[in-house]
Amino acid sequence: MLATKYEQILACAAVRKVGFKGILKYKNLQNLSNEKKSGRTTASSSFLRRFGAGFAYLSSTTNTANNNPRTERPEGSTRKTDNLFLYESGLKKMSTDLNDFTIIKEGEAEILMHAKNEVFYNKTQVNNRDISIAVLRTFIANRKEEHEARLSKKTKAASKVSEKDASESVQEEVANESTVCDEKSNGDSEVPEKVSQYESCGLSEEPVKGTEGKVSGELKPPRVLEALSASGLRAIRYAREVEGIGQVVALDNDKASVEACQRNIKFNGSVACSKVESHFADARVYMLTHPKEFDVVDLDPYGSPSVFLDSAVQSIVDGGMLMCTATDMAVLCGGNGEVCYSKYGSYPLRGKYCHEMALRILLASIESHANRYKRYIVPVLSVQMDFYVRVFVRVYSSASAMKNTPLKLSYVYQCTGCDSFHLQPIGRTATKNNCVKYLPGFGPVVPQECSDCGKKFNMGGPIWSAPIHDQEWVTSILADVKSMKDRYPAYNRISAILTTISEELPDVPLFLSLHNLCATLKCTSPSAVIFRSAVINAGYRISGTHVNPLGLKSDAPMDVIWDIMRCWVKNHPVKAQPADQPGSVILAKEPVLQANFARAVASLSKAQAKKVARFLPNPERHWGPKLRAGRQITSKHISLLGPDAVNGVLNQEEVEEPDAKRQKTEDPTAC
Ligand SMILES: C[S@@+](CC[C@H](N)C(=O)[O-])C[C@H]1O[C@@H](n2cnc3c(N)ncnc32)[C@H](O)[C@@H]1O
Ligand SMILES: [Zn+2]
Repeated sequence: MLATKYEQILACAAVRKVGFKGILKYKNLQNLSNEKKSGRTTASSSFLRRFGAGFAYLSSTTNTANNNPRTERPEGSTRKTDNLFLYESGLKKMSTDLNDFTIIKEGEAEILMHAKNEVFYNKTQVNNRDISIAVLRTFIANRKEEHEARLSKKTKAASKVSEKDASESVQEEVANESTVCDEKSNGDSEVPEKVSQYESCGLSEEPVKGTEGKVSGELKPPRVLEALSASGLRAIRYAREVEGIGQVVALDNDKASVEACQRNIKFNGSVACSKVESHFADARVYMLTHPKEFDVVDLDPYGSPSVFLDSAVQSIVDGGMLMCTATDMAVLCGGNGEVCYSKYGSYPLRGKYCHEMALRILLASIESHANRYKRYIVPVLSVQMDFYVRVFVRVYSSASAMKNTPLKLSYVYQCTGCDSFHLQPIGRTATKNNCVKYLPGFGPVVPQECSDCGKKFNMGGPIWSAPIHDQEWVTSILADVKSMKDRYPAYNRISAILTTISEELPDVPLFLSLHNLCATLKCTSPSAVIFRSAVINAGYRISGTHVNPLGLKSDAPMDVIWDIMRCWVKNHPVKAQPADQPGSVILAKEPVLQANFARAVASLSKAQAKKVARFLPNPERHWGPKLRAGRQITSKHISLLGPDAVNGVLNQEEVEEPDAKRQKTEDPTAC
């Protein structure tokens, strides 16, 4: 009777929730149940094998008082039910009814998800996890190369020392490091940044002096901190999928999440068990109390990461990497400028480029936190996708290189009438007698009224105006992704994004929207190819941007852009508009430049020419933010998510309980 009932539950759950693979797993559980009934609770059962001996298994054979298989067994209760109970020593009661679990597979990891969504999981973040794995792989490879280069440099230096008088050499080195006007120590931009990064890099390694003055050092596998881990899916994927990775520490300040994470670690077998450890902790406290201990720190919070940045930048080793997500796009994109200022120290603007500005605000904020500890960042990849931004930056210590920070930040003047925007750098340098001086930027870079349309400017920022990607990194990440397609569940999406990023102009912050330019002039739009050709023929560079299929990055100044548009309108006249309209003011001026719209060879990017996918639609409906674990969907979410999305969720039998806060701040339509 019980067996039949249990089988019914298993069959029902398996078909409804987990598909064929899941059925196999449930079958294992069923075997365990049968074993138990027959008195065989041996560790040979696959379930126990997976969960290990830390779990005690409690099951019942009869229960008249409570035979509802979905009823949770109250903690400490000894009443027997038809349910399967799992306990783990040292933890509170863990899962209860197996029927409440779904097995979710992503990459190499499989996690048990409770139907009540006690723990956060959003499958749309597969892109985020995949791209992070790709960056981690490149990080490990580059870190090894850097280590080897450093070793060989040290070896060369050591042999030099043995040739020269040692004391003389030491004096030279000291002099080099302390000369105020020395270009290198002042971080002059002429000096390749990589050199200074490389020299200050102290990746977790143990330099050991060999017996003959040779320097050798063992590079330890990188330690990763997943500071906000929820189910542990990401940490487990890192451990199982990234070759050469060391220990992964997964933290959460939510008990249910830590329990789920520990259960999932065991569920994922020996590699996960040996590499991933899960702790119940406030990530901020943990990071503060583990200074410079992690090669990689991953922040993936609900909404804003701002409260974690200060401690995160302190817990990374020199040359280590911070990976950081922000999903509060409405804040970062100008929906609540003052909130953005309070969280990130920057004012956002509501231009078409707002998603790129969001990336640059986040980078500026991380830099400012790093600077407090004589540290600075070097972005290797910055991505806006789906409903969030994610940045990957390396963190270095150097009081002298830190002086360059004002050169990497700018305010943005955005015209309120037309689409003109101008960057105002915060700092500049002046060189005299080989001596670099750091000075405040010249300003203002714009007059009170826009020289194109006569309207006033809004001022936003400061934003990170230096490159947001390292194109060498992007190339190797993309190559690596392409070389192991099958290992990335979101291969199509992430390879498309990386391809587009690889073609972005690296030194041009923000972008124009051709549609907006035409909307200002109320004219028909030239095709992107024609417009790009005119810019190229005028002697400037132009590229797309990964954040917007219609966005165009160019180093052409705004007056050149408007001259091109004036020439376009001469051949494609517009209806007369009131004279005070920004478009009318712009068109009232004669162009200085005669635009040439003949098709330029480089008017299509390489990927466009080869018809390589650069932007892909979402794979399914409701591909967006997910609500905080443990919250019920109510009618108020309809206004936040839209009726379709809510119905989509409510129609699913396993209700994914949402987080209103996450929704509120993540409205991707905010700009
Ligand atoms: C968006 S979820 C993380 C998702 C996860 N990284 C993934 O890829 O599936 C954010 C998690 O951060 C946890 N959290 C929030 N504040 C925290 C804090 N101060 N310390 C540790 N964990 C925290 C929450 O409990 C939640 O589980
Ligand atoms: Zn203007």
